[in-house]
Amino acid sequence: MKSKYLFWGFVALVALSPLFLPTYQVTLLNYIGLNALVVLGLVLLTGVGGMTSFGQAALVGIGAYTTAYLTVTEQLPEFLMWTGGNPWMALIFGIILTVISAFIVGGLTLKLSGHYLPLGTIAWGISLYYFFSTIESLGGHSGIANIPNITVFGHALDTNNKMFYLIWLILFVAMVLTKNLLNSREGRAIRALKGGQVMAESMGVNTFRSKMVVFVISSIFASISGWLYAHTQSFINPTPFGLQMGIDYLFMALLGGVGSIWGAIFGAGIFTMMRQWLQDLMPIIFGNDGQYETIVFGLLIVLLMQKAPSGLWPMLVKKLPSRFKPTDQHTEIKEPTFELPALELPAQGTVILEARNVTKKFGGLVANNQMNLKIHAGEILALIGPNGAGKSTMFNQLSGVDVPSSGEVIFLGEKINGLQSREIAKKGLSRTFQHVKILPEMTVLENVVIGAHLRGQKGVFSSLLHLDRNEENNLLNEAKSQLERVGLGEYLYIEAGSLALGQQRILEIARALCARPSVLLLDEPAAGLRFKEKQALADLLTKLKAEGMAILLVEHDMDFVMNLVDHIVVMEFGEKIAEGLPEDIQKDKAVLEAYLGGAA
Ligand SMILES: Nc1ncnc2c1ncn2[C@@H]1O[C@H](COP(=O)(O)OP(=O)(O)OP(=O)(O)O)[C@@H](O)[C@H]1O
Repeated sequence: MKSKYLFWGFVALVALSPLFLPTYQVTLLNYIGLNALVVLGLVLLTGVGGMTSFGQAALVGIGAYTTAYLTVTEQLPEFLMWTGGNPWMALIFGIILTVISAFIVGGLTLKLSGHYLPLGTIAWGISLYYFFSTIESLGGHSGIANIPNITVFGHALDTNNKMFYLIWLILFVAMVLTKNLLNSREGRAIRALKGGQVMAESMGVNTFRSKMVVFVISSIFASISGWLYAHTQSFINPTPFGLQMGIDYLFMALLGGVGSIWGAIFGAGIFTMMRQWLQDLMPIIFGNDGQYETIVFGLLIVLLMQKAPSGLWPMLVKKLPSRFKPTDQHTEIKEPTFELPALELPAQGTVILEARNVTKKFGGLVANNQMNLKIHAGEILALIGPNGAGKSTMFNQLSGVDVPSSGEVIFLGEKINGLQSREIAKKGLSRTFQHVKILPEMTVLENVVIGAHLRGQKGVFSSLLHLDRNEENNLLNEAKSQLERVGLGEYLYIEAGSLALGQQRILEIARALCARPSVLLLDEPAAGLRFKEKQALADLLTKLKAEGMAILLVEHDMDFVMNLVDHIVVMEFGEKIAEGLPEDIQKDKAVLEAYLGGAA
């Protein structure tokens, strides 16, 4: 079944439910919708972006308190008069305030990694909670009452049934926007965050910006949920915006399946209903002494998470009869409509990349010592040497993944050491990695199109509103043709993680080629390939060289190297010990001794 039919079927079911459900269940659905909106933000932030946040409840609080303050306070300060006590104006102001807060909080916390990021979110979650409780004009612990109804075209949404439609309408719009974002250039950059930042940055993604985008969007969702909550309840106090609720939102996301949009709705639904049922049921069984519902609830959550560690939604989808499963998970690729921008390749023979006396020290260990090498357009240069010689370190210095301790890296006459790897990628350098860096749960095509990131321009707004169709189609076309070129054309829609390791290396080459680079850095491209695959790879590299690309490769397979490359640099203990044509290197005494152990 087409996913849009599933979506519209669900919309219709939700739209009709107030007609046959009692009011208290509609109220429950309102809370599910409010929670789902926050959890949808967590799907983006945690499930897709890989950033765990315990602080979302505080952002809900910003939306709720802003509207409560602006719509209840009789004498607003001069600079807020324009809001006129109108809930819609308060929504706009709440979003502005949320975006500003997200930039400040995000700027301080998103650079943290590991355990420090969740700890950071706990810190600001607690700070904002105490802020709400201590500010007098926000009502302190007693909160703010008499929050007016929202009016739509002069019609007051003064019942739970009326608020229901606004809550779910906003949730559905947020779902569509989220889906659009995830299937876009910006969305892939966000999804790439989870696979580590080195790869994404090397493909030209500004990972801090991507983190900020996802943080701001998830904050806006939370803030709008707060706005809706305040007008649904007509009363607020700090309790629902504390750390406990921040943890609950995370539970909802994990319970439903933090990686999917539907998981957010499902998790919020199950969590909210389960808690309500237990609150009704437990006192009947155990009486009113003790909070047994909390204990049973905790146990149930732990149990469910053990049974379905990736969430209940993915488990449910697996069990669904096939006619209910979405059949159109992949965007159809149409004929390209325009040529994507590409850098022009420098003339054959031009020195594109040069290392001048590059030294890299790790504490007392000198991994690269006074290294010099040059790579010309239309040339394949191999960097060889025994294990631990410093080849990968050299790669990292050349591509901006690391910064040399001294010396210079020159790209087309310009010094580039110290530049971020995404800046170097912009100049026309693309690379693969010794330990493959792919996103195993994304399709082969989605992985490869990340390589074309810099050749697209459409930003967040175009992505959210799906105004990027043309460019997106052209980017996918580019990825598809590069995959066909490297011989992976039949695997476009399978999960990249299910490819053999050798094929994953080839996928990385296709990804690097999507950037249309002038220099290609390949770290052990032939490792894990069978004889025929190696031959195909050698043919491809020879063709790229003939087109004028400069290729630098690190490789241990000497047959592959000697029959393919134009020039070889040999390293041992971080130093260059020889340089020359393959036939000369094969006879070089120092090389035979050091690299081939003198046996050849
Ligand atoms: N980040 C790091 N911190 C400390 N030492 C490092 C780091 N990266 C590399 N080294 C050390 O630098 C030396 C060179 O390592 P490098 O990985 O560059 O060698 P290589 O020639 O690529 O080896 P291989 O062929 O086995 O991949 C090694 O002794 C390695 O342990």
